[in-house]
Amino acid sequence: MVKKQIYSIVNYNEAVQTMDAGADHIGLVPMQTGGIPAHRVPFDVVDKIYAECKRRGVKSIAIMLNKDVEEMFFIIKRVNPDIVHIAGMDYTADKSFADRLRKECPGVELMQAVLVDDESAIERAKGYAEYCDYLLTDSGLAKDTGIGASGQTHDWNIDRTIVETVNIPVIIAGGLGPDNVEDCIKQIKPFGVDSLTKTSYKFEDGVTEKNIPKVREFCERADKAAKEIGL
Ligand SMILES: O=C(O)c1ccccc1NCC(=O)[C@H](O)[C@H](O)COP(=O)(O)O
Repeated sequence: MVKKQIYSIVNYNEAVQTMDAGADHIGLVPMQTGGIPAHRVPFDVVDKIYAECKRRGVKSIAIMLNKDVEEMFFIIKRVNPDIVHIAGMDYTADKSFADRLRKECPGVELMQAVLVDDESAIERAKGYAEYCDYLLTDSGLAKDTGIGASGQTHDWNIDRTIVETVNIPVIIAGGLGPDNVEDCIKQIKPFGVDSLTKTSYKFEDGVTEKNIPKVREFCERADKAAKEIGL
């Protein structure tokens, strides 16, 4: 069994179709500033999407791409996700953030993105694993956003070592789509796989929309690979 995590959902209908297509985790941007403007989701829409996730037992994820901890806590308390995902350029969750999250937002789990640029990612991952609930290994460091949404893969040997070293679930991200998700799962044997760019349409005005047939193919291929290796 492998979890399929799909970003970046921007409206309710897309969320429903993405879950129908097989997603186990739904990720979105609840911030009203920063990040990729076209990915921001208003709070009332986040509420509707997360209620649907809860009804179906799908995990709801809120990504934080900023560095203002007070703003993050305001948003986390407002939208109450299952998992908060820290991927900002200038902020990494530390032990005090994790302790505060457990105290002020009981039940919300913590996922820290790990930039896989070179082998130093392994030591960083080991450090984060001491207080996080999940790691998300990812590529790129986009200007004004943070780790991720690059559409680029990285050296999966590093991810494999991270998966074999830490004792918390690891989700692999970075350039994954229907074309390479099977290889990724067979090489790394992760807890989960994530996709944004290769399962989305991107229009000239910057607006994005999930490509539902691609989401379905991604999920089906991921399940097939996991089954073949007995994951
Ligand atoms: O969803 C966003 O708008 C976003 C913006 C900046 C960084 C990450 C973002 N999304 C979350 C993710 O972690 C992506 O799903 C992940 O980076 C994979 O992206 P891709 O390589 O495009 O599949």
